[in-house]
Amino acid sequence: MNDLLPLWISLAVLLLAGLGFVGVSTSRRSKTLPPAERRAEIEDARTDDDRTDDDAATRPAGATDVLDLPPTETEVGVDPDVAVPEVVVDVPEPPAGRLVRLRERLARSGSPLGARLLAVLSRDNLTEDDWDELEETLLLADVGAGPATELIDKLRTQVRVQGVKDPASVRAMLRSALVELVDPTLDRSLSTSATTTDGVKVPAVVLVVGVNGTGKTTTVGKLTRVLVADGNEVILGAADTFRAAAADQLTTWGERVGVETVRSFKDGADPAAVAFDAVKTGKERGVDVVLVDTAGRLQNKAGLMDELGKISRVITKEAPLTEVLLVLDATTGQNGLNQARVFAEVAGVTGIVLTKLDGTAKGGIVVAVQRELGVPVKLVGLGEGPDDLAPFDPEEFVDGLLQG
Ligand SMILES: Nc1nc2c(ncn2[C@@H]2O[C@H](COP(=O)(O)OP(=O)(O)OP(=O)(O)O)[C@@H](O)[C@H]2O)c(=O)[nH]1
Repeated sequence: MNDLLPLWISLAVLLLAGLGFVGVSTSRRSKTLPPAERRAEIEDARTDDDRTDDDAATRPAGATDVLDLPPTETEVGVDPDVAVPEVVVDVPEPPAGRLVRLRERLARSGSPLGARLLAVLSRDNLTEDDWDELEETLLLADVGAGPATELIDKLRTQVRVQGVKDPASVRAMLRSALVELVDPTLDRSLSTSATTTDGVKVPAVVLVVGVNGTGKTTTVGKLTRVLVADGNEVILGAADTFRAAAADQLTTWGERVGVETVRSFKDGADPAAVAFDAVKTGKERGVDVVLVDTAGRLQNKAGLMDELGKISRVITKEAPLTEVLLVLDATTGQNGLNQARVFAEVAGVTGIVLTKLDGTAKGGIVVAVQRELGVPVKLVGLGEGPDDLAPFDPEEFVDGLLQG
């Protein structure tokens, strides 16, 4: 019997370890959303009497199909007797302080603008050639002609008047001039609540627009995480009905943080109808924010007017459109600016999301786009990771540019 004692002890240890493992996986499970329950909830919303009666009058043609679920077998695509895997809900990173990642990302994408400016400014007795070099550096970094001249004039005056020499003072002078250029006085907050003209609380509605491939769907996904991390309840509207995979992509982003997506399962469905239903559902659920993704558009003014105009009109039947975010790809530089101008004219843009800032050393586009449109950069994309979207802060941004 004594010979068997070590064996009994080992078995007891294994048993206890097994119980511990079950405990961990149960606590993970308590943070999950079973898809079947979610589906039942959406079905409830769909069969709600309130929807079918009221909507017919106000809803645009085609909208009745939007919340129609596909037949269960095509949605789940597995034997109904087989357990459906549960979706584990992520806890997104807190948004504050994410911009510090910019330093590391800029370092990877080549010599950053700030470092090049510092190198010239630190020379003894700056000559005309040095000032020309500074200006050229700013132009190459997409700062734009007007802001570049403004910055050079300011630095020239300060160097002449103050005779700044030591590296720390040169750095401080450049930092404060760049911060001023990026403009810390602009309101960069995102509205997360709204009220109707009668004072009734409704969700804040954020419409996300831009040309193809700038990162709209990814941005909506990342922004969902930012809003969830800040404690908001969110619903997504997949109004990009042009690219079939966009709604699936968005649904996956939402599921990862327990957020529902209102979408159509019909090819080429009316995007305005999807947007309308997303806002209506958001209102019914009492969420804080409805985020609406749209299809990428070329800068064709007439087409833009029609589609985006229709989307905005139907949204405002349900709730005020609180924010129109224009997604711009930072790597497209001045070309991006031409697109931006057209969007700003037709879509009433209230904020810019500058994506792929990790892929360029030309941080100057932040300044150019704000100047050109008179609209603040509110968020920046810093990579392909789920939490690589940061609220924009001028001081942190300039510190990123000026990394040594
Ligand atoms: N490096 C980097 N890649 C990004 C960033 N934001 C988006 N992307 C990538 O850009 C590509 C296009 O993103 P999407 O979100 O599909 O673009 P979209 O604008 O919705 O595209 P359309 O619907 O076709 O107009 C994807 O590969 C994204 O991972 C970013 O901040 N940094």
